[in-house]
Amino acid sequence: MNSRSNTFNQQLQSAWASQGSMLCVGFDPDPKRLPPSLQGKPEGIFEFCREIADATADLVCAFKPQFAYFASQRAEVQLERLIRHLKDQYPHIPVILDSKRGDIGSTADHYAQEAFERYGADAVTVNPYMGFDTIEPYLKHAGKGVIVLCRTSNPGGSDLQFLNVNSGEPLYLHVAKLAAQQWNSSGQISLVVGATFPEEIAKVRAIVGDMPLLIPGIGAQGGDIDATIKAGRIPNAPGTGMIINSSRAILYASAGSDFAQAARDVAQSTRDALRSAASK
Ligand SMILES: O=c1ccn([C@@H]2O[C@H](COP(=O)(O)O)[C@@H](O)[C@H]2O)c(=O)[nH]1
Repeated sequence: MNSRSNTFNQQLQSAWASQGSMLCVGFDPDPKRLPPSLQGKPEGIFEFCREIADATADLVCAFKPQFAYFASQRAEVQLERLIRHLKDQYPHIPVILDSKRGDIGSTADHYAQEAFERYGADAVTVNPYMGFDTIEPYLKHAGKGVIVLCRTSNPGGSDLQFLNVNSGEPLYLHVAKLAAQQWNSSGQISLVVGATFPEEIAKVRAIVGDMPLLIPGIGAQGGDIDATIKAGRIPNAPGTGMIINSSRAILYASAGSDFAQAARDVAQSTRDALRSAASK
C-alpha cells in the first residue's frame, strides 16, 4: 500500500461519495444458473461475472466475489482474472474477497497472502472464532481491509453468536467490542452484520461508531432495506458506513441472454431503494 489514500477505508469513503451508492454486487457464480450460452464454456464463469460487473459498475460502492463458488469449480484462475479486470477497469471500486478464513497464525499468513497478493483483493472476510492471533497476519498488510464475522445473516448464526458471555452479553457484541477496541489499532477492521437482523445491526452500530459494516442479506435472503438502513446509519453522514451486499437477486435476475441488462435493472432499483431509505 503506497499511500493512505489507497487504504480500503479511503477507497470506501471515496466510493460512497463518488458513486452515491452503498450497494455491493456479490459474485456467487453457480454453474447451474449460468445462461445457456455460457454453461460449460472454459471461461464461462469469468465471462458471466465480467458482464455483470461491466453492467453494474456505476451503481456500486464495492464488489464481493465469494471464493467458494470459484474454488468448487476449479475456477481460481477465473477469479484472478475477474479481480484483475475489476482493478484495471474500476480502480475506484474496492474488491472484497469473501473467503471467511480462520486458522492459526502461521497458516493465516498464507491466507492473507492468498487474498492480498495472489488475488489482489482490497479486503477479505475472516472468522474470529480462533482469536486475535489468527487475525493479526491480515493486519500486517497495511491498509488492507479485514472484515470480521460478527452477527451473520443465517438463522444458525444464533447458535453461537447469541450465547451469553461476560455477564449476559451476547458473543456477537463481545466480538464487536474487541473489533472496535483492542483489535483495531490500525483502523483496518470492519464487521459483517446480516440485514436479516436489523435490531442487532443497531446494537453493533452503537458500539463501533463509524466503522464500516458489510451487510449481506437483502435480496435473496429477504432482509428489509428500510430497517437495515435505519439501524446501520451513521448520524450526520447519510449514505456512508454500510456496504450492503446482494448477490443472487442481481446475478440471476434473468436466466436468458439478457442477464446483464436484467442484473443492471435489479442493481439500479436496489441502489435507488438504499438511497431513498438513507434520505429519510
Ligand atoms: O453473514 C453472512 C456473511 C456472508 N454472506 C455472503 O453474502 C452473500 C449473500 O448472497 P445473497 O445471494 O445475496 O443471499 C453470499 O456470498 C454469502 O456467502 C452472507 O450471506 N451472510
